[in-house]
Amino acid sequence: MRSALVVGTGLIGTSIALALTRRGIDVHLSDTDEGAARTAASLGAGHTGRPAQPVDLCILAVPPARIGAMLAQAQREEWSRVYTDVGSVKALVHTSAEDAGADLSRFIGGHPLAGRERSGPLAARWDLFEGRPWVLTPGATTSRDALNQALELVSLCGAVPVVMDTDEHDHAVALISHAPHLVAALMAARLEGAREESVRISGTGIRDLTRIAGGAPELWEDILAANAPAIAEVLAAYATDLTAAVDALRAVAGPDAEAAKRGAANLADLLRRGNAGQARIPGKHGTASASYTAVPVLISDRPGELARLFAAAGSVGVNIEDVRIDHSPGREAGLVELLVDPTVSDRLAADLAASGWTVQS
Ligand SMILES: NC(=O)c1ccc[n+]([C@@H]2O[C@H](COP(=O)([O-])OP(=O)(O)OC[C@H]3O[C@@H](n4cnc5c(N)ncnc54)[C@H](O)[C@@H]3O)[C@@H](O)[C@H]2O)c1
Ligand SMILES: O=C(O)C(=O)C[C@]1(C(=O)O)C=C[C@@H](O)C=C1
Repeated sequence: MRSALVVGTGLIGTSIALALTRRGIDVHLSDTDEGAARTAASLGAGHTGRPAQPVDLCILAVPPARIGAMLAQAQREEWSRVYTDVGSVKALVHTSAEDAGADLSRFIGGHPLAGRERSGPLAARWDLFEGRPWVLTPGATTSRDALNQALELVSLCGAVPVVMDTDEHDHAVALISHAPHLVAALMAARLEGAREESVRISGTGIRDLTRIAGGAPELWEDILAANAPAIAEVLAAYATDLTAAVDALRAVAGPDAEAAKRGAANLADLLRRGNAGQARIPGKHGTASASYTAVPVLISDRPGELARLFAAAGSVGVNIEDVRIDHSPGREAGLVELLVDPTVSDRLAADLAASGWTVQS
């Protein structure tokens, strides 16, 4: 691939454009919000405006409900040789593109499973997709050119391609992305009218659980509407467990000793199932997250501390597989958990402590 056009220069479009520009691709940027395209260009993501000649690949990074019609228009006006999209739902994109009269042989659906709870070009990061799954949904008529260009895009962004059909994709994301978003929103909604004294002492638990609830409501309304039946199915099963949890808690606190015992056993079972499910979530590069050990280090809230800590780990030859950071505004110290191979965690903890870092046990 030599040239690309990114339409929709928000979080995802600009992140893709930054990754492609770094790899030497000539990237054109287009957005109905000209300010968004100009901001993306000023970040080094490419240059604004549609190309005079068709590019090699056009990436449609606009909200899901707009993709089908936009693909048909883009093909009529010959913006590119082949096209892909990044929409969070796939069946709707394929059917709306077909309805709009698009040529599906020159299109392949795509969805990078990476993102943030912030929108717009200023939230973009060139390494957003590094090591993340990127689903491609070729159809019966998808051309070899479209598939190859999309595979090259995924590779240039450092992501891992996963081929699925549209329905399989939409059922999977209902479980691992869309229903979790609603659960986070519902839990965060409990805080809206809560007493300030309660919200003030929030720790990392509620932050971790509700981070994604900060996502743009307009985008998520679109996503939820486009995948509603599959999401409702996941949430109905969740509601059954939720009712069981409420019943168990009431029984535990009630006067009937036998019912309290059963309630406690039911709660234990729900918690055990939670552990089992959580352990199945892959870590970076698709490896099991449970295969890493966390080394917790206290750092002071000063610019450059994190870089100094990473350099310290690097200087003793330890590869950091992942990192979790407790950002508590206003605190003078933060807790950073370095996730590393279990065989090197004790050595890393000892080496860091010996060079003056506060490592928690
Ligand atoms: N946010 C995430 O975490 C995430 C992750 C993966 C995929 N996606 C998908 O990526 C796509 C973009 O999401 P985002 O988070 O980057 O949103 P965003 O709001 O940050 O950016 C969307 C951009 O599209 C522009 N736009 C809207 N309609 C347009 C049109 N008709 N022509 C040109 N530009 C138009 C908007 O002005 C905006 O700049 C969506 O389809 C979403 O489902 C999002
Ligand atoms: O990390 C986040 O903030 C996200 O919500 C990213 C996330 C996800 O659910 O994993 C959200 C929607 C996208 O379609 C893909 C990725």
